[in-house]
Amino acid sequence: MTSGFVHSIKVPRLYKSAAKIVQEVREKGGSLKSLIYRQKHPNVSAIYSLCLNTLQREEQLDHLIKKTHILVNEPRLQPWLAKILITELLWGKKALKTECKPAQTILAYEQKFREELSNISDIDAVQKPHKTVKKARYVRINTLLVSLEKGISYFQEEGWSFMPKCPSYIEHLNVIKNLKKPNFIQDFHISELLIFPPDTTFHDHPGYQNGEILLQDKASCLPSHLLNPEPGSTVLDLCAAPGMKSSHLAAIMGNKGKIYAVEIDERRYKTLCEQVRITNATSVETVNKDALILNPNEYPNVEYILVDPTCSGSGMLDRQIVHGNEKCDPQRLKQLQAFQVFILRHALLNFPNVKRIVYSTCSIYPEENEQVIDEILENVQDAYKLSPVKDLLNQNWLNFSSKKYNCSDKCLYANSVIDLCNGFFVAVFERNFDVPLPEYKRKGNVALNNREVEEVEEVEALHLEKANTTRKRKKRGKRKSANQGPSKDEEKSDSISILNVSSDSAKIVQEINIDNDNDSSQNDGNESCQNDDDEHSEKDNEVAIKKKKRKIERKIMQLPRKGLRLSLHKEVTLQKKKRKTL
Ligand SMILES: C[S@@+](CC[C@H](N)C(=O)[O-])C[C@H]1O[C@@H](n2cnc3c(N)ncnc32)[C@H](O)[C@@H]1O
Repeated sequence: MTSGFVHSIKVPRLYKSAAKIVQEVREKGGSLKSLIYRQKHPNVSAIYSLCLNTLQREEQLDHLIKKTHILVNEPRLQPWLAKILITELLWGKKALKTECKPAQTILAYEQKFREELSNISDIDAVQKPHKTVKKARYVRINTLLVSLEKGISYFQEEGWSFMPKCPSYIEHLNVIKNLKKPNFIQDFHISELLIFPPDTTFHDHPGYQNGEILLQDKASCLPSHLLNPEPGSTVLDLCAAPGMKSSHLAAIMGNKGKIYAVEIDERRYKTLCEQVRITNATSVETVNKDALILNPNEYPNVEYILVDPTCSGSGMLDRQIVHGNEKCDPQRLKQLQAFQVFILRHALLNFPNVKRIVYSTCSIYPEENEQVIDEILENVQDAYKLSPVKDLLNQNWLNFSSKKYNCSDKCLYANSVIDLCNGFFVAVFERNFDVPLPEYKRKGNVALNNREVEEVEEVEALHLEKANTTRKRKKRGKRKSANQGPSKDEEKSDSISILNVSSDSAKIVQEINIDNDNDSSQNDGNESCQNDDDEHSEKDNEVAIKKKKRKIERKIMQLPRKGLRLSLHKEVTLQKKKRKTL
């Protein structure tokens, strides 16, 4: 007999799907949002809040289950379904309107659950402080479809009460902390943003359905607010889907001017197009391309750029609830950082008329924030300066980047506990037109800066030297034994490529390793006759080459996608060929 109940009344799909999803999140580490979308459940918002609530309450649920012995007494009750049903009963709809057996079992324990709950109500507040953060509900009025005044009055007509604006940011935060239904308030910094008490849902609101209101967290509104493009200007949004910031930019500019919204991913590109359509962001032109291969000549008038690249998402409160304080895999963090540096540098150095660039992430890791900015500051020299965000926000902000980095405290951090929104990072670069842009060579579809090109050239030169020495040695070897052909290793040494990569990314690592092995195995018996100078310079070269190779290989392996690694390889090969023809 299979496990689980045999009963005639089916468990409602919502509960069954939710149980499956939370189980997968916990046991396989799946992403909550992707799992929900994969289930294709008709009521996404209901299933999302039920799953999130369950994951958030897990400690309490485990405690209740243990104390009441429900799973011991009811061995057929599926544990994840039990958690979902208890959540719904105690913190969700506070009722289980189904006759199915698992729900009836949970209902039979309701009294016991409530008794236990009264003893442990503060358990997660004590043990996991991040769980106590109650995110306010942020609603951005889409001023492309409805004026702010009308938007506010619509909510008032629905029974909401509009609170007066606070004189300081700290007072504003105190009001949000204690915000209760039916009150709502305008955001302190972003006028088109309204704030409602936590747990307010607007997913079924007609204004949300028709694009008049957007459920956009404050943190995600800050980048466009700080980029603040003038109406009539040209803007590039390099990582655009799902299009929240593109549509916000269009609203800030009153649909006057042009916003190129670039998105590489085809599926996300479709969402972007839909977002642009529903929000009436007519000034947005969507581009389904890799932002790294955009030809700047095709966008000569760009004055503002938003770089909001893929990141770890470590600042997102929902993610923190699901994954706790679990740190992102260091290897992935490295790859993300390499990509973030790459795309930001591309934006800063390739568009000659750009005045302001905003870089943002929903990450709270310095690896994706301060460290990226510091590396970029080195590259751009004085052609750009960081605008202190504190000044841009009239001293009304509390959290900034760390002073231990070169960017110092000029960038903004949104801290979920203090600012009551998602964790976020924003840096604002202003162009200094008195200083020319550092020369930046674009090759193929990969952009190398001068320093990188020089490094590649140096390594190439060292290799040529090495190959020549080997050739000399081979000749000497040939003279010594005229009938003896070159060894396989010697043949290979002539054609050693510092980046002997093939079309398979796994092979990249493998071949680099093979090359390293070959390098170190070259001092075979044939070389014993070489003079000391040769031996010395050979060894020096060898060490220098290996050092350089490792540095460049590391750089290449940090590139997030195989395509980039391959194009960099192509670039190096091209340079080699050129040198040979010369
Ligand atoms: C953090 S999301 C952007 C969110 C978006 N700015 C918004 O507010 O709705 C990053 C996006 O960048 C896209 N992306 C990543 N690499 C890209 C590239 N090379 N070119 C263009 N888009 C890219 C990802 O597919 C993803 O949709």
